[in-house]
Amino acid sequence: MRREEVLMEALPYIQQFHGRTIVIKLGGHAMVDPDTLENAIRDIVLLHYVGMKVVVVHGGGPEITEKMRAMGKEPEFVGGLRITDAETLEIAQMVLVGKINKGIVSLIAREGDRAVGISGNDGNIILARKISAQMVRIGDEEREVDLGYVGEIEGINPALLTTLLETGYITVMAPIAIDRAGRNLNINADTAAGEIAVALGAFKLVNLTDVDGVMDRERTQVFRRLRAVETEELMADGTISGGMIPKIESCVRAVKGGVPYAHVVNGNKTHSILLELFTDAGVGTMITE
Ligand SMILES: Nc1ncnc2c1ncn2[C@@H]1O[C@H](COP(=O)(O)OP(=O)(O)O)[C@@H](O)[C@H]1O
Ligand SMILES: CC(=O)N[C@@H](CCC(=O)OP(=O)(O)O)C(=O)O
Repeated sequence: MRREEVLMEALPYIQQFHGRTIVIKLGGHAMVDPDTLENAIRDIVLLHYVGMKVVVVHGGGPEITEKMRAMGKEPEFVGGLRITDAETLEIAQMVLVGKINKGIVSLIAREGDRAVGISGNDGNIILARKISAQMVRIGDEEREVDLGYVGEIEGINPALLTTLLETGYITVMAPIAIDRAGRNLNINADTAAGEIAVALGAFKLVNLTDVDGVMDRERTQVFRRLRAVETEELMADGTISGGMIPKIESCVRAVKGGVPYAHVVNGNKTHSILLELFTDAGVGTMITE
């Protein structure tokens, strides 16, 4: 394709996206390599410059795990959620809020744009309650496990976010929530991104991960388009498993909550956000209601 054709293919998308809100979930595995992270940041800055209101919700699971191990703690997960004791919450906050969040803000500044880094406890944006104990099978036995300082989302107060977006800032958000007593809770970043997208009435939710999209059982082909009901079938028959489950659940939550499009895209491939959003063929999986 000629270069001018590439640009012209993007025009209707640029027109359609102008003034709309997009929530981008940057997964921990898509941030391991500094060069790929920088590429994703460039795409994000471009989206902002073509007139989108951009919220970045980031994870950082792999780095929390690394810091825990360095401090002699072995991470444990139940249903994809990290068991979070008081010390783990402190580590998670140091990594997510102190390091990753501020790092992304600086990278955006380096690309010539302006960002504000906050976490879900600022302005009570993500109101959560401590999640109840979960039943876990250990050998032949079913046991109740308390996950500690892990939150389930009760509601979103988008006022601060809306103000920042209207003022022209890209908003970068760490997945730490607050409860009614003012305690901080650790929450899954995919879940946070889905709820934020719904509360903002976003036009798109994009989940950046380390695979090309939702793949078939043999992991040979990417589904280009899926309806929410089809993803539910793929979760029920085990085609979608592990870390992909919370991503797809948050996409389904988003599209059922009024977000027209949710995407799963490979953050490790150069400019995959732009190719997914501004070309007819796309590169990842698009989920609609
Ligand atoms: N149907 C599927 N298609 C693609 N990936 C899948 C599927 N089912 C499970 N996965 C797994 O989900 C992983 C993505 O989740 P995860 O590693 O938690 O990402 P992140 O750190 O970006 O949040 C993939 O690397 C893959 O191993
Ligand atoms: C409760 C819970 O599990 N919180 C996550 C928060 C970070 C996250 O979700 O990071 P990724 O998107 O990189 O997986 C955690 O502690 O790992």
